[in-house]
Amino acid sequence: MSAEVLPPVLLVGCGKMGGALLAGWLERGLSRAVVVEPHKPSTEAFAHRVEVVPDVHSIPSGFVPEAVVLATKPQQADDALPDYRPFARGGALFVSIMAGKTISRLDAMLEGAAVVRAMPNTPAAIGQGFTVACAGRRVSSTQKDLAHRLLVATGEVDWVEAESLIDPVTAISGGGPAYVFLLAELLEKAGIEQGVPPDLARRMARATITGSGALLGRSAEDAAVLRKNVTSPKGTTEQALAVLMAEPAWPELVSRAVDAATKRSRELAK
Ligand SMILES: NC(=O)C1=CN([C@@H]2O[C@H](COP(=O)(O)OP(=O)(O)OC[C@H]3O[C@@H](n4cnc5c(N)ncnc54)[C@H](OP(=O)(O)O)[C@@H]3O)[C@@H](O)[C@H]2O)C=CC1
Ligand SMILES: O=C(O)[C@@H]1CCC=N1
Repeated sequence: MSAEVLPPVLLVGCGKMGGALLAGWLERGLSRAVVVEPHKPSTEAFAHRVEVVPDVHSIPSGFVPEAVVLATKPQQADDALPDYRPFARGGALFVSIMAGKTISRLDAMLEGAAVVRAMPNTPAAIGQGFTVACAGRRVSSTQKDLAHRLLVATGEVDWVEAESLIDPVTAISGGGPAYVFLLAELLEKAGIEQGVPPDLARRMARATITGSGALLGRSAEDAAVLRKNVTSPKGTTEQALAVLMAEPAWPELVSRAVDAATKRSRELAK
């Protein structure tokens, strides 16, 4: 645990991503957290470590969070957010991780609030997240520092000035873990199709992804060089990559996939 204990936080929505952030914060050391989450099973992993309430009206009256983290689904925001206006009036910083929801929209829903829009990813749960954040015009430098401390407790953080960049960020680092996990699923399935025993296929696929990720993380080489290091001339990988890199395979499909997710992030703003 770090020497720095994080300040009181109100987490609104403790599903997959809110839960991942909370796990990261608890690992780091959190002074007090109140979690608003109507779906009780989502918070069972945190029982006895944080105070969980089912709705905004059940938040303990003396609780004064320095930051309110909005982690409901974007489609739930319109109904949920007006109830949080008193916290905005009280000067709390709002950190939204909701895909698509713009700072101006959140500011309007909260009738004036200091809003940081951030896009984390689920490796935050083990302190290996990657977050890109953008601060709204009402955010003071002290509040930006607070947002940074909360987000950096779960991994790396980058700040951007242009909020429009959060849409492609959502498509790449926000959703990226899903693409990697899909690859793990597909490698496991392909192994089984080739007659590899299921347990071995599963371990092989997982270890290949985690080992490659760790190598990429530690290496100064470009990903392309690490790929070429695996690809022996006239060997086996060359055959597989010829399939994966043929048009319209990975090079086109990954760009199309990221484009589709970026467009959806922009649509969610509405
Ligand atoms: N999953 C990810 O990898 C990432 C998600 N995000 C963003 O994080 C947000 C949450 O996503 P995710 O965790 O996947 O979604 P989940 O559905 O897993 O989590 C949202 C949680 O909020 C609860 N909830 C619904 N209404 C309220 C309310 N009024 N007050 C408090 N809690 C409420 C939901 O309960 P119920 O299920 O009963 O509705 C649910 O448990 C989204 O906006 C998403 O865009 C950002 C980055 C990555
Ligand atoms: O799928 C989603 O909309 C969210 C945002 C990024 C990852 N999950």
